[in-house]
Amino acid sequence: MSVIYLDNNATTKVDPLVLEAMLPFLTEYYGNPSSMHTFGGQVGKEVKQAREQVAALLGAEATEIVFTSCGTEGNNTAIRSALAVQPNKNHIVTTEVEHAAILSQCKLLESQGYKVTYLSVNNQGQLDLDELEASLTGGTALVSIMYANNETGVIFPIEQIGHIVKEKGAIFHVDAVQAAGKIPLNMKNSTVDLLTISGHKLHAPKGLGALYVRKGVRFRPLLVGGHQERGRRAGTENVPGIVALGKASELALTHLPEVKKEKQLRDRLEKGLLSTIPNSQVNGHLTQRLPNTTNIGFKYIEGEAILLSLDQYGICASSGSACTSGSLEPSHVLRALGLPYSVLHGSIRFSLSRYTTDEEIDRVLTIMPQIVERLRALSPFQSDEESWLQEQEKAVALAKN
Ligand SMILES: Cc1ncc(COP(=O)(O)O)c(C=O)c1O
Ligand code: FES
Repeated sequence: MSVIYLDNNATTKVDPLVLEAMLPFLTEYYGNPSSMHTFGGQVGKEVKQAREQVAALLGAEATEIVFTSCGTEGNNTAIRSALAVQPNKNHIVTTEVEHAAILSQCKLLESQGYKVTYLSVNNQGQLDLDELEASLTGGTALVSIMYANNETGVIFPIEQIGHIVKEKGAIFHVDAVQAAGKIPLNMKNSTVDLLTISGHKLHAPKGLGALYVRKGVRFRPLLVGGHQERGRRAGTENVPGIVALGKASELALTHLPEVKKEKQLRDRLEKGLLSTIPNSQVNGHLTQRLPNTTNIGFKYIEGEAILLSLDQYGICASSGSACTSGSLEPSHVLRALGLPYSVLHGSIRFSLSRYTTDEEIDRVLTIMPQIVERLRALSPFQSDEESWLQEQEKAVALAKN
């Protein structure tokens, strides 16, 4: 059975050109880029080129790029660095809808005495900039806000936010893991100080990332040791990975104009599902959104049941809920939007890529209404919100005991 992969916000297929670019560095060119000899030096040149390719994607300078092992490392480094260079400040501002790579670090910092403000979002997943402004104090070391949300695709107005942050003199970090390659980014004349990207969301392999560090912004490395990355990230460089990230960034830039096609497919999928499936709704703002993502709530059924049914047809999507990990709590992002429980539990994210085809969308449009109809027929509640809720609450209470 062929797979229809609509889970590209989770991870992406490696572009064959990326694989081709990295392979020689896993075989014959195994030198250490820091070595004095020509054999190592030629590898160093490729690392330099990759740095320029990543910089081009971000509209940055090559010297502002630090290679990391993943988006999580970039995010952790940014937060820890901003605190380390401002030891007299102990406040962080972030949002309720960040990725765990930010939220878990913030929770840890709270347990170590730091103060964290988690900004709320409205029912379309948008921030209130007045709330942001009111949260900032002279003691705010860092504001860390994602460019675009991984679950809903909602995009935050980063430059507007940045102007507010800069007025208060805090460091501004942006998790752009989901934005890079999907919308244009330009760090030149930007208010962003630090920005994270991750390779595996960009058609490069997993376990690669980069942190943009604006020239002049004070920085403290997370990993200390050798002098690699000009002292900003110790550890012998993952040369094949860095070359892959460089190539993937170059390709992402050339494919950016084609994102329009992905958006058309996404819109067709969304409109088709909403028009054929009653009691369904899009979660998150309709236009301030990544072109490849749609998160749809199908009321009165379980997201996991939909995913399992889709899986039988080889269709990969995801739900934000953590049911599979033994918790019945639905996604923290959708909860932050204040959606009713009947929507929260039946929400599915479809995320497309440049490899998504018209035929694949047609197939999902044929299959999804059948799945939802079948599951709803099995559900004793169908459109009875009250009893459905009671049943859910019982299940949650049972799971907690
Ligand atoms: C918004 C966001 N930030 C950070 C990450 C973490 O990136 P990585 O998997 O490379 O550590 C992800 C990946 O799911 C993400 O979606
Ligand atoms: S989606 Fe599984 S309990 Fe709600």
